[in-house]
Amino acid sequence: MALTIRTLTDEDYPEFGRVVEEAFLADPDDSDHDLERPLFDLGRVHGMFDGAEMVGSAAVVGREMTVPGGPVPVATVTSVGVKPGHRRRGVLGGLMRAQLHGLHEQGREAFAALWASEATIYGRYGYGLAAQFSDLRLTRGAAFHPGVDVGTDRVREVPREEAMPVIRALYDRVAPTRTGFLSRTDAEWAYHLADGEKHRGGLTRYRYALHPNGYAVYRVRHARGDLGPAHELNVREITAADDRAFAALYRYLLDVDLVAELRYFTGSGDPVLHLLANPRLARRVDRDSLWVRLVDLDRALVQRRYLSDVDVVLDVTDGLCPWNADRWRFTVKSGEAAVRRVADEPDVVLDVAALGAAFLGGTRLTSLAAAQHVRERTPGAVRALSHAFLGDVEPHCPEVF
Ligand SMILES: CC(=O)SCCNC(=O)CCNC(=O)[C@H](O)C(C)(C)COP(=O)(O)OP(=O)(O)OC[C@H]1O[C@@H](n2cnc3c(N)ncnc32)[C@H](O)[C@@H]1OP(=O)(O)O
Repeated sequence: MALTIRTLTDEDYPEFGRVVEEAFLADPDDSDHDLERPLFDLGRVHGMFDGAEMVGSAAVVGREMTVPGGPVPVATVTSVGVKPGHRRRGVLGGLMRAQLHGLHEQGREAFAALWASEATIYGRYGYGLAAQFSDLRLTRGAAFHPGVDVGTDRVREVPREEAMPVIRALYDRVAPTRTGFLSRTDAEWAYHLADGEKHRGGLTRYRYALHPNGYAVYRVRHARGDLGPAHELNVREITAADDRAFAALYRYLLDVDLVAELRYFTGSGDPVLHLLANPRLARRVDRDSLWVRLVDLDRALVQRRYLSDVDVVLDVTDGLCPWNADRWRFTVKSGEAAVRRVADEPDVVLDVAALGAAFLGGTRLTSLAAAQHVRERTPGAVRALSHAFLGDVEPHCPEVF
């Protein structure tokens, strides 16, 4: 039976759910229907069908992501899955092609971003590794360096109903200034901070710690050691509008009684390392977080700001989106980029995935050149380009979508 592909309708939702469950080896469970259903516009979800049976899916959810310079529309890609028994015969390849071509035709979001379940999947579709997260563990009581000012404002814990309006207002204030942060609708907040028993994984309910200029949300995993309680304080999110609030919130969390260790899936560039008197007390394991794909490179590259002036010709390859595969003159003046097709000799040869990797300002093009993803034709061109792309902060997306 030939495979066919189409975007879904509301009636397809239950089957879409089943495809995703089967793909992720989860048992059937629609208890989160009310949390998950509002996240999707089915017209932006592709399904692959074998006859009448849906065997694969890939969804786009339109949001805003902060890039160097501010928030811009992004196609967040999620719920990608192919049923076991239908794999390795091109279903995902077909879905990725249809999704990217659809995004190009719609002309809304100029780039796409995703978290990959396995890091080997998306490079072939032009996604580049743009950000990393740290699985960070900090010892309770870890001291700060002597110059740290935590201010005099108290951190207090309040019930969820009281906390939510405050943390939403703080998040909305901070997110546009933090590369990698996403806009959040009511439905996205509800999903992100879902706190039913099945979401807790054996930990406590969320606790909400508020500071006038920031907040922290955490759970506790109970444990006992030789000396008594040795709980793990599991941070969901620390968001601070200024440096004192950031230090005060970390100080608060590091000093919670009965806790042995703080654990936080945070950005790989989390500045907490530099707050510590002994940075070795921060034990970290880094892994890929955001993968970024430029849908229309000329529209995407002008949406962010750059660190330094540059004028180079890029020879870009793109196996999936032929409209990107061309020579482009990329010019930055005073932070703003201009991009146009040219026939000139290239200074730098690279795949669209390398531009996606560098897009948020966290992955250096010089590193990609050292790893042979980028080739230099004009001496010095990669260094100049790499510098222009650098961001002020390491990109970090505080939620897996
Ligand atoms: C954003 C997100 O939602 S991430 C979640 C992704 N989904 C999952 O991990 C759920 C479990 N896995 C699956 O559902 C499937 O294995 C998928 C979606 C990853 C791949 O689907 P398939 O239809 O088997 O992929 P398809 O046949 O199109 O393979 C395309 C290529 O990718 C390769 N590939 C696919 N999956 C993987 C993988 N997990 N690891 C390594 N290579 C892979 C294939 O070998 C193939 O390579 P080739 O073109 O050189 O032959």
